[in-house]
Amino acid sequence: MSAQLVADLRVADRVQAAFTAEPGEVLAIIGPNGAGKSSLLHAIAGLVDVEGSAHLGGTDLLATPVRERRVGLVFQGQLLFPHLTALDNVAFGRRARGEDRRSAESVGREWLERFGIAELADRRPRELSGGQAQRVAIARALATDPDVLLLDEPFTGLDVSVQMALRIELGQHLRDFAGITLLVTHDAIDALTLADRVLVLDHGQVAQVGRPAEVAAEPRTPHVARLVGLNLVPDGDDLMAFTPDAVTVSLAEPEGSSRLRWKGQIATLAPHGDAVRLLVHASPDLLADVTPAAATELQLVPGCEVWLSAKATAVSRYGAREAGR
Ligand SMILES: Nc1ncnc2c1ncn2[C@@H]1O[C@H](COP(=O)(O)OP(=O)(O)OP(=O)(O)O)[C@@H](O)[C@H]1O
Repeated sequence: MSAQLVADLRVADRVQAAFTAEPGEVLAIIGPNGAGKSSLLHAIAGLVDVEGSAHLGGTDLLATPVRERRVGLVFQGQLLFPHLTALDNVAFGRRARGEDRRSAESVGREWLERFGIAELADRRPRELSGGQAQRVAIARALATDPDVLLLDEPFTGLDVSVQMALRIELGQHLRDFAGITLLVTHDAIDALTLADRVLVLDHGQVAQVGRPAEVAAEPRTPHVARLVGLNLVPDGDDLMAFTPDAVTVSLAEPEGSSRLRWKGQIATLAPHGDAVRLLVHASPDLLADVTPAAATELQLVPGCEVWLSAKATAVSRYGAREAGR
């Protein structure tokens, strides 16, 4: 059975979020650290006390005993059962539901094959690489044929190249998955490539919901703006958006009358294509791209006080109170 999820959840004073998700849909949940993303998934899985409501079609999810919820979990740093082989791990959920061994193992083998790791069936988790273990963990969740698949930072801790390969594979599996996927991620690439819609959580509340391209084009929170590489500055009822390469960095206060200038302290410097990208703690935090030559000449290092300015012509404005809130 696949059905729409209609949820209005309250987790202590950490989360108060109402949202819906459609069968077959991947809903990415993004937001800063501590926004309540994991708490939201834990609430659906029944791992924390929750008030409110969550219905999957005609089923009252919160009234369903946790063991009977058709929910698949892949959590950050989640361990496989160490004493079970990869195959037994993947077959575990079906066995726990009372399915006979042969049938559960046959489904388990199919899932290992789909993830290209059939030859690892007899290995124990300690004999698997991080990427292989994560494939087993995702296969284990999908093998139970869940109505809702909960993925919390499924690529965290893996090498970048492994992340990339796994992201592509997961995308293929999610396309065929008839249930709902809720994907918590810190990575804009995940949200942009895997999700049908993005839900932005901020201080436990839903700040924005939309298709990835809409959210990227008109982010409503500075966190999301930075995630997609934009600067976002509130200006009355408007939001001003501009790209990091439209920002000029100087050590002295820029001359002229432009209001578009901010003083701040460099938090980080990182290579970004041909440029060096600075994250500057200002009000609000801003991104600026400079050439490596300029970074050297200005002796830019973390902690350095700088002035940032942007040309008015490089700034686009949109209303903060439009739909999408
Ligand atoms: N079991 C708990 N009891 C009390 N407070 C908690 C519990 N779990 C998390 N918190 C707090 O609730 C807030 C939300 O945490 P949560 O882990 O849901 O956020 P998150 O958005 O997933 O963060 P991150 O991206 O850092 O994983 C945080 O301030 C956290 O410290």
